Amino acid sequence: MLNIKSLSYHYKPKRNILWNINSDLQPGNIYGLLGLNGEGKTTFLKLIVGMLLPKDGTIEYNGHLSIERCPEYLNDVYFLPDYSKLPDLGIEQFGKLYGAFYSKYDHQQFLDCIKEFSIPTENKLKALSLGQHRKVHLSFALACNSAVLLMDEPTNGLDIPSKAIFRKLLSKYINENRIFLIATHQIRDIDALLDHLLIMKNGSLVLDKNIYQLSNQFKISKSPSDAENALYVQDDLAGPFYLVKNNSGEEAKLDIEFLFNAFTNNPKPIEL
Ligand SMILES: Nc1ncnc2c1ncn2[C@@H]1O[C@H](COP(=O)(O)OP(=O)(O)OP(=O)(O)O)[C@@H](O)[C@H]1O
Repeated sequence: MLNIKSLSYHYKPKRNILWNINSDLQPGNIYGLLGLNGEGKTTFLKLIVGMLLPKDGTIEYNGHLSIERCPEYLNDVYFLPDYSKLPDLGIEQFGKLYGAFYSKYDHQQFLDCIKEFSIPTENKLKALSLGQHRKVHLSFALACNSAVLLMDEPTNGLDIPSKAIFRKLLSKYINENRIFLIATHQIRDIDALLDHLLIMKNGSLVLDKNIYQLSNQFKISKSPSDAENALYVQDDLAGPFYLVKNNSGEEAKLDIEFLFNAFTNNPKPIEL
């Protein structure tokens, strides 16, 4: 379990970016991390991987704290940033050289991912387009087999078919020992795969909940009879949509973009 306790961070004193964040991320789950621009998602991921150190609170995985920056922790947590700038090497050479830093790196898995993305492995990295570069980086990130894989806008630069391949690879390589945490604005690229939703607002988590629980708790309705009890109303071209309590006892189909709007736009906090 990745355990985050009372985590706070600021770049400049008196301007908190993250404030008293608490969360326990469980293996076997794909987490979606959502928030408006500048809410602190990248900062949060950098804190988890240990590139930034908490001003307050702790981040712990498997008995090790992020601030220790010990080999065991760094081997278990891989961070894919929102841009990919890989060294000027051949693809195979890159995998072998950098994979050596990760004890669970699987070179064949790296090559399999590259093949899925239809990139010839004999290529040099500098000869690749932006999107192809990203695919190599994604393949490497997955093949490191770190217990915690943090991805910042992983689908940046991917074309539409490649996004489907990325989804296929995520579902292939998630397992009961791994946590995938994905910060994205492109929620439609991954929404079907998410097990758990984290939504950030004003430096805090306003939602930290399993999707299954959410779909038992809430539903989205178009029925005017639900207007009165709506927790949130969103007007769009097809008319108003209401977020209401789900009392049906059945799982509702939720739209994550709608939920995001409900938890970030609503003047009143939505009770969970
Ligand atoms: N190195 C830095 N020095 C000072 N302030 C920073 C630094 N990096 C980020 N910030 C500020 O911290 C806040 C959070 O930034 P961060 O990049 O974590 O947000 P984000 O949620 O990832 O944003 P986006 O969705 O736009 O990528 C922003 O107000 C940003 O201006």
